Amino acid sequence: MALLTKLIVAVIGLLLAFYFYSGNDAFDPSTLKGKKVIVTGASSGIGEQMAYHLAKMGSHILITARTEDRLKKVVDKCVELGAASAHYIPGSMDNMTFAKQVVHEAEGLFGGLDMLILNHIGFTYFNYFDGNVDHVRDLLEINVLSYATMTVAALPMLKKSGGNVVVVSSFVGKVGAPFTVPYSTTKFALDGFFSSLRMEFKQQNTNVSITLCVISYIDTDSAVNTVAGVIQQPAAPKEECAFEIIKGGALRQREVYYQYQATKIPLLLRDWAPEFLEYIMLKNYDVTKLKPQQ
Ligand SMILES: NC(=O)C1=CN([C@@H]2O[C@H](COP(=O)(O)OP(=O)(O)OC[C@H]3O[C@@H](n4cnc5c(N)ncnc54)[C@H](OP(=O)(O)O)[C@@H]3O)[C@@H](O)[C@H]2O)C=CC1
Ligand SMILES: C[C@H](CCC(=O)O)[C@H]1CC[C@H]2[C@@H]3C(=O)C[C@@H]4C[C@H](O)CC[C@]4(C)[C@H]3CC[C@]12C
Repeated sequence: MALLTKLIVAVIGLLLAFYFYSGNDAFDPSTLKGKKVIVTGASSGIGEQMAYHLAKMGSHILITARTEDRLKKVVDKCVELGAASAHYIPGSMDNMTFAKQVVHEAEGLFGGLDMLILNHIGFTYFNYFDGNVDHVRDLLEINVLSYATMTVAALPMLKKSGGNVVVVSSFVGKVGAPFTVPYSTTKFALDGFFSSLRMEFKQQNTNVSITLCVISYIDTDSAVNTVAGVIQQPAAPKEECAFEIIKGGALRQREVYYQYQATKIPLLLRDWAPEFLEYIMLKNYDVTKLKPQQ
């Protein structure tokens, strides 16, 4: 009998945990109509797809990346898809003056900001760590410090609108993985910065949500070209991933896990059975397919 009671309590506990952690799925895309949104790293990949979703939802969009001709094409398509307005500003996020300039551009164009989607990443290699700490420092500038700089610059506008900061991280921002030493370092740093800031916002009743997105392997050209052959798992679709990121931000979720089974489930092992998790992950790699470092 005692065992049965324990079992029932455990099942109820699991059901409650599932209910509270599975997130609120009642997302109405029309809530983004007329909203003012910045998307960084939107000339390709997941960022480009986020711009298209937001355009279909009728948002005002400002996108940025380095490659002007690609940005122009994305903006043209956003207008076709129904964006309330679409603009771009080209530049590199290794320059913090440029990072601030993007936010000020949004202020000039829109007179405010509802959502800041931080998505860009600098180029890195996918191979054994080569010992170059300067590259780690450079990548921290692009992947982390520009995120912090833009958030600080955007906070006055986001406080006024009760808006959202959406941070695109990775599974390897929660768990270490081979061939991603500099990249993984930067994604872990995002968790430290934004998860701590989120708690300070709660203490101070700051009505700005922070959503950290923990993403698995996605079928963007850059990721597939980099890891194809080495990683023995299929890539998830970038269109769906982009939608889930926007949805999580709009619903003010603290974290988004996409794909759920490739991120949240393995993460349950991280603190309780780390060596087992490492064993499963390492079985996923074919090191004979590693490309020489560029
Ligand atoms: N694809 C995947 O498997 C996964 C991706 N993610 C995350 O998703 C996000 C998007 O990744 P994904 O779409 O694959 O990447 P892409 O390589 O397709 O896009 C990266 C974007 O960043 C821009 N960018 C590159 N360097 C700079 C720079 N110095 N300054 C400003 N912008 C720059 C690129 O444009 P340009 O070159 O024109 O500047 C591009 O728009 C990233 O945060 C990544 O960490 C997380 C987990 C898995
Ligand atoms: C293989 C990893 C998942 C491990 C597992 O066992 O599930 C992938 C999870 C996230 C991927 C990386 C990522 O975050 C994006 C990077 C983008 C770069 O431009 C190139 C590739 C990535 C390093 C990519 C590689 C596969 C993952 C590590």
